[in-house]
Amino acid sequence: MSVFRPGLFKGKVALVTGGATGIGRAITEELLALECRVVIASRKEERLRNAVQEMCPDSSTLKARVCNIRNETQVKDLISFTVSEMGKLDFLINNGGGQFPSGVSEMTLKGWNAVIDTNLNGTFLMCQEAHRQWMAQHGGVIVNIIADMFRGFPLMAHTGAARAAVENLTKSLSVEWAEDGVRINAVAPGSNIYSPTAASNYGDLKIFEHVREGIPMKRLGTPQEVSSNVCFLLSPGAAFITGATFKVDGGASLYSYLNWKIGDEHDQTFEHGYPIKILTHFDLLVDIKNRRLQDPLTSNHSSSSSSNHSSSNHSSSSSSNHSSSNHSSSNHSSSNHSNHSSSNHSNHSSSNHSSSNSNHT
Ligand SMILES: CCCCCCCCC/C=C/C(=O)SCCNC(=O)CCNC(=O)[C@H](O)C(C)(C)COP(=O)(O)OP(=O)(O)OC[C@H]1O[C@@H](n2cnc3c(N)ncnc32)[C@H](O)[C@@H]1OP(=O)(O)O
Ligand SMILES: NC(=O)C1=CN([C@@H]2O[C@H](COP(=O)(O)OP(=O)(O)OC[C@H]3O[C@@H](n4cnc5c(N)ncnc54)[C@H](OP(=O)(O)O)[C@@H]3O)[C@@H](O)[C@H]2O)C=CC1
Repeated sequence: MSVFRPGLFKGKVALVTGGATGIGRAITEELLALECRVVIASRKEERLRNAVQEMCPDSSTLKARVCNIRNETQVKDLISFTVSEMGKLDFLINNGGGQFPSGVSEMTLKGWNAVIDTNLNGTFLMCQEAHRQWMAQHGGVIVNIIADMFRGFPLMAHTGAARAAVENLTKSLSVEWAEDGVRINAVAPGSNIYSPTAASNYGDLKIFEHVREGIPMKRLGTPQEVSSNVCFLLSPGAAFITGATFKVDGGASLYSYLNWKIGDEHDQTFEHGYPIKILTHFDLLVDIKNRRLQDPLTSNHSSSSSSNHSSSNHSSSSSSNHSSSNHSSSNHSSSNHSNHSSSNHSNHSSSNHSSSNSNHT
């Protein structure tokens, strides 16, 4: 399904990172509907294989390749695979990426590096290699998916820094590669584009229920609403647009609170004069002492997106007198960090996201 005319991208070849899930999948489906041939790439082979079967089992139209965009060798392989198997590379959509919620104080350097490496270095490698192997000679269009980090991104500072850098990289490349016939733009989804896979990355935190209030349109966005913007930028309708960033956020970047609340005294729990818990504007509880985020909407208050990599931090903070802090920390299996396995993804879809699901329409 697409609002664009049938056959718009006939004869074109696109490469979509993260094309098996969420926003990347919606982009892939719309490109296929417009008769583009597509290569999707990401880390998880089974995810890719299933997506191909579901979207288009015809391997001359849709192919998949395992690639971690953080790995230079795999990126080189992905671009050469696309050019040799599909014969060309007209469109590159750098959509694959992500992060975990954490305050900077609680973040390890390894975690910071993982997010910078994925979102900034991965995008750099993909752009560079697409240009070297194809677009320098033949032109092309690149779209970088970033995020709503325009006023900073508290609790997601690593991704905020990386996406701001990608926006700036987009501007630089729009000038450096203009004479090669390359256009490059960025699309910034609001923190409000619901898909089951996006939601499952946050474990028990019902992120997509919390953000709704900050959206002027009072509903969540859909991956398809990001995709149509991407297809516009790939199309001749955007022939004179390069180096630009388009927000797809229902106006949230103009209206919503940042998710960090500088609390009044009653919002915080202090120990020896130092805040150990802070309520965010989403009413998520940042438990600084125990390096965890808690969600009062979750009946089992054991959700701990930012801390589960460190089991030593999992003791409950019995010293706290905050009403929401009276939790046990027994069940950490549903954490974001452990969510990297696909089994956990399905756990979350079934247990926690039924209400998110109903909310997004
Ligand atoms: C609330 C406000 C909302 C604010 C509002 C937010 C609204 C949400 C809007 C949606 C935005 C989206 O992007 S939705 C789409 C999100 N999708 C994704 O995030 C999918 C891709 N993400 C990932 O794969 C991971 O998050 C990412 C960290 C980038 C890569 O993981 P990897 O396991 O490959 O990384 P590695 O190199 O092994 O390093 C892992 C290290 O990262 C750190 N780390 C990883 N997960 C961690 C975690 N949950 N908590 C702490 N630290 C963690 C640890 O230091 C790990 O080291 P060890 O301890 O030694 O293991
Ligand atoms: N949903 C939202 O509200 C927002 C999303 N975004 C961004 O939009 C993009 C798509 O997210 P969305 O569809 O919502 O969520 P998903 O979690 O469904 O998509 C993330 C995709 O990125 C792939 N990916 C992650 N890391 C890598 C890597 N190192 N190499 C290759 N592929 C990778 C994943 O596949 P695999 O696990 O197989 O590698 C997955 O397909 C992401 O960059 C996300 O951060 C930005 C702002 C808001």
